[in-house]
Amino acid sequence: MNNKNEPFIIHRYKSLGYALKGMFLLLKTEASIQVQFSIAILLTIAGFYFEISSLEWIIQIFAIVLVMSIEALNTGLEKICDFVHEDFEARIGFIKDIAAGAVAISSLGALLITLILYIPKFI
Ligand SMILES: Nc1ncnc2c1ncn2[C@@H]1O[C@H](COP(=O)(O)OP(=O)(O)OP(=O)(O)O)[C@@H](O)[C@H]1O
Repeated sequence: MNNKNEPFIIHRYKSLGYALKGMFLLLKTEASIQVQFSIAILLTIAGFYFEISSLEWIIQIFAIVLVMSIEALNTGLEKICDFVHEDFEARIGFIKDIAAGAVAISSLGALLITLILYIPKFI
């Protein structure tokens, strides 16, 4: 638990620790993040193999980070939904569906970016 009276730098240091722990928890417990992380590794290998440019690296990294960040927020929202209302409730279903929709939008964008980046390498 953060103590609001502790020095700023200690407070920031602890917050960074919690955030790193969150990243580790996502990778350890969430199947969707594990799949996305595996795809990120494959894309990184592809990036080195095809010697993509600095701009292409930036775009690829941005796409990966966007999808995984939104997936992490979606996971957090799902956990809150399950915590506040475990039973079937249409409004919880709606919240979960639109949060999943955000993941779908970013994933579709990332797929298009991947196709635009790599299709020209094969033709
Ligand atoms: N409590 C609920 N009430 C109504 N509908 C729900 C509820 N929980 C889940 N749903 C419906 O089921 C869908 C899947 O929910 P769930 O929490 O299993 O998400 P998921 O993405 O499949 O989970 P995970 O990421 O753990 O695989 C939701 O998008 C929603 O349509």
